[in-house]
Amino acid sequence: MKGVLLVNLGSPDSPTPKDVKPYLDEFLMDERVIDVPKLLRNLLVRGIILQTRPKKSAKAYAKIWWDEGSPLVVISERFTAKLRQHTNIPVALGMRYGSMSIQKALQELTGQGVDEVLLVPLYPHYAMSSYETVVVKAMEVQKKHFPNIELTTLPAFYKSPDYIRVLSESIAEGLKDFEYDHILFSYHGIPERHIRKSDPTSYHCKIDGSCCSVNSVAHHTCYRHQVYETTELVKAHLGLPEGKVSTSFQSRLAGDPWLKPYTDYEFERLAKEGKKRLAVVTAAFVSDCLETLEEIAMEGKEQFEEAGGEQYKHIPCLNDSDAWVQVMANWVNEWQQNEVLPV
Ligand SMILES: C=CC1=C(C)c2cc3[nH]c(cc4nc(cc5[nH]c(cc1n2)c(C)c5CCC(=O)O)C(CCC(=O)O)=C4C)c(C)c3C=C
Ligand SMILES: [Fe+2]
Ligand SMILES: [Fe+2]
Repeated sequence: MKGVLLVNLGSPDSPTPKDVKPYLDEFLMDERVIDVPKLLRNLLVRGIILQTRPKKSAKAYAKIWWDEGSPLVVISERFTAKLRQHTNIPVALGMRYGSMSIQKALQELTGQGVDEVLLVPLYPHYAMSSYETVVVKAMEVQKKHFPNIELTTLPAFYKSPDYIRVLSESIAEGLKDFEYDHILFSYHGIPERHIRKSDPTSYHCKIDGSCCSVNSVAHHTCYRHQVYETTELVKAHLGLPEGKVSTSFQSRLAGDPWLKPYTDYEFERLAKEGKKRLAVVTAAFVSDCLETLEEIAMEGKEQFEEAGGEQYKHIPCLNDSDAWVQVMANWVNEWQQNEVLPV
């Protein structure tokens, strides 16, 4: 019997340093997130980052936490519940990090007789630190604990016409009462090194501004190409004016160079250029989370206004909107009935 495994990133159990620390430990000790040799990773994460970051992150989480829990988890649960109503096969939700593990979710599915699983990493774009780590972890868990199930993975859906349509419609809805001077598409950043590491040709991705628009097999795994493509497709779908739309990258950690331009610098630049009314789209995420609700909706607003901006609007992610659930349900039903992955 077929079933669906949705996987998102995961959150700590509560917004306290006690719960944030083990969550960050699991997250940052992932070799696809901090990709340095294990000994160095141990030193960097446990010896340096985890000494101060849990307290700082817990404070940020406390600002956005809901009565029911972490927004990312609650929204993912609502999405899962709605998807169940639109499909006639079992659907389970797991998280890459934290207590809602992939193993528990697969247990839930196999307990209902499932032996053919569609794995859906809840990320539109491919990055080794998001999509790839979910796939690798799910395969490890499958091999070790569920050797009799078959896993099929939904590809990154960053340019799927269905996805672009619902994303565009939700952006149009968000812009309805907002006269903007500029729309910034702010995506989660990654270290530039990860782009080169994920390039199967080993020479295509030069991060020089042009490689991402020259057709290449490297684009299957190039996060930078994929996010720019999402921006361009939404721009075309909505007929957004040239010159009023740009792309940037948020949430970097100190250390190596990350993808540029950096979102916080862009807030300042745009305000100084006289863009008074700014809308921000966070399309690297399908559900709102710490990085959208705190970093963009709260901190970003302050940064933009401090630099001279006047009106600021964060456009919510797709979350559990009916239109987005329907798109996912169509993909699932296509796979269930016709063995076709429409993405
Ligand atoms: C879009 C997908 C994501 C990519 C790619 C990604 C890369 C990446 N992230 C970190 C470090 C942190 N990210 C944190 C939070 C966080 N990251 C994503 C998504 C991607 N990360 C989400 C959805 C969230 C929010 C989770 C939530 O509970 O709401 C955090 C934790 C918070 C903090 O302390 O800032 C860290 C740390 C790295 C290093 C990285 C690529 C190398
Ligand atoms: Fe992140
Ligand atoms: Fe590229």
